[in-house]
Amino acid sequence: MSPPVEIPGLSFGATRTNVERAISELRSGRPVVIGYENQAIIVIGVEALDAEIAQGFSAIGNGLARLVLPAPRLTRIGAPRSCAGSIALPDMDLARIETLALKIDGRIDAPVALATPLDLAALDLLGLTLVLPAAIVAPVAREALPHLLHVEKEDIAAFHSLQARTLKVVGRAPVPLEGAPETEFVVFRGGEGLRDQVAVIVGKPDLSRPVPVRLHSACLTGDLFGSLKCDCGDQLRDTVQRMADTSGGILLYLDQEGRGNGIANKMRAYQLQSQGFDTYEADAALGFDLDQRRFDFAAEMLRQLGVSAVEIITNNPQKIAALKAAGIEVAADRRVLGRPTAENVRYLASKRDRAGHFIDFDALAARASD
Ligand SMILES: Nc1nc2c(ncn2[C@@H]2O[C@H](COP(=O)(O)OP(=O)(O)OP(=O)(O)O)[C@@H](O)[C@H]2O)c(=O)[nH]1
Ligand SMILES: [Zn+2]
Repeated sequence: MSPPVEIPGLSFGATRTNVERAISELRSGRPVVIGYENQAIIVIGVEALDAEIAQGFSAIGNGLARLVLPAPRLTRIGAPRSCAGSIALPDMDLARIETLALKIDGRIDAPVALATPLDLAALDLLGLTLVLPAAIVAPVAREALPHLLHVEKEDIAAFHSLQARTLKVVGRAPVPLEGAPETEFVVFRGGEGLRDQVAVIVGKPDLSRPVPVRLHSACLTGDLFGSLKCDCGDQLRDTVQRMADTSGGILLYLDQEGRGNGIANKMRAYQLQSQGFDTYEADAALGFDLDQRRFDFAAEMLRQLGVSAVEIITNNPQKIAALKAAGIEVAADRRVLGRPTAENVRYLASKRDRAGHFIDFDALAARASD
C-alpha cells in the first residue's frame, strides 16, 4: 500500500472536519468519542438513547456512565448549581434518565458531581447539534472504539470562532417582494452549525453611510404562520416595508430558530409554556440559558456585504452589544414594534423584564388601537 500523502488544498484541518462530522453523527443518533489529554469519553445525547445504546454504554463504561446536565436543568430538578454537573448512572435506567433530563416533575435522586472538562465539551458539542442539552457519557480508553468518530475537546472550543470565518456567499438573486419590489436575497453558507444564512437587501442602501440593518432570528411559527404567541412576523414584514419606503436597508434572516435552541426544543418549551411557564422559565427547565444566539457571524455577513456602520433596528440590547463587539459601528438604534395580542403580552413582558429588551408598552397599546 502506498503511504498517505498530504495534498495541498485537500488537507482540511481536524478542527473543522471532525467537529462538523461529530455534529452530523450526534444528530443521526450515533455516539462520538471526545478526547482531552490522556482521557476520553464516549458521548450521546439523551434524545438518541435507546435500550441497545444504553446496553453498549453499560458494557464499555463498566458502570461508570453518567448523565451530564447544564446548570439551569440541575436547578430546576432541585440541585441549584451555577455550573453543569453529572449524576451517576450505574444501571442505565432509561425511565430515570428521561425523568432527570426532561420531565417537568423530575427530581434529583443522587449526588451531583462537578462536570469535568470533558463533560463540558460534550454539552458544548450537543449545543451545536440542536438536540436537548443532556449528555450521556462514559469514560473510555483513548484508543478504544476506532470505528466511532473521535474529536478533541480543543477542536470543539476552537470551532466557535472558526465558524464566522468560514462564511461565504453561495448564491444571490433578485426576489421582488410585495411592497418591496427591488429586493435581493444573498445566501451565505457557514455560520452557526453550517446552516445557510440569508441577507435580504431591500432597495439600494447607501453603503457609505450607516445602513438600516435588522438581525432577525428565524421564527417558523411567527414569521410564516402568523402565530399569536410572539411578535416576530410583524417585526419582519414591518421592517422590510419600512426599508422599502425609505432609503433601503439590509435584513439578515438568521437560522436561529427558538433563540438558537432549534425548532424541536422550541416546541418542547411551548409545551411547558402551555402548562404555565414563561418563555425563559420554559427554556431553563430544558437546560438552556436565557439566549443561545451569537451574532458575530452576522457582523461578518455585513462586512462581506461592504457594511461597516449601521442603524440597527431592534429592541434587543444584546444584538447592539454583539455588533459593536464585532467591530461594526452602531451609529443609531431604532425600536421595532410588533402587535400586542392576548397571547404575546406575557412573552413581551418577560423579554423586557428578564432580558432587558426595550419594549414600550404604551407605544404598543397605541399601535393596537390604530
Ligand atoms: N426558546 C424560545 N424561542 C422563542 C420563543 N418565542 C420566540 N422565540 C424565538 O425568539 C427569536 C426572536 O428573535 P428576534 O425576532 O430576532 O427577536 P429578539 O431577540 O426579541 O430581538 P428584536 O426583535 O430585534 O428586538 C426567534 O428565534 C424565535 O424563534 C419562545 O417562547 N421560546
Ligand atoms: Zn416568533
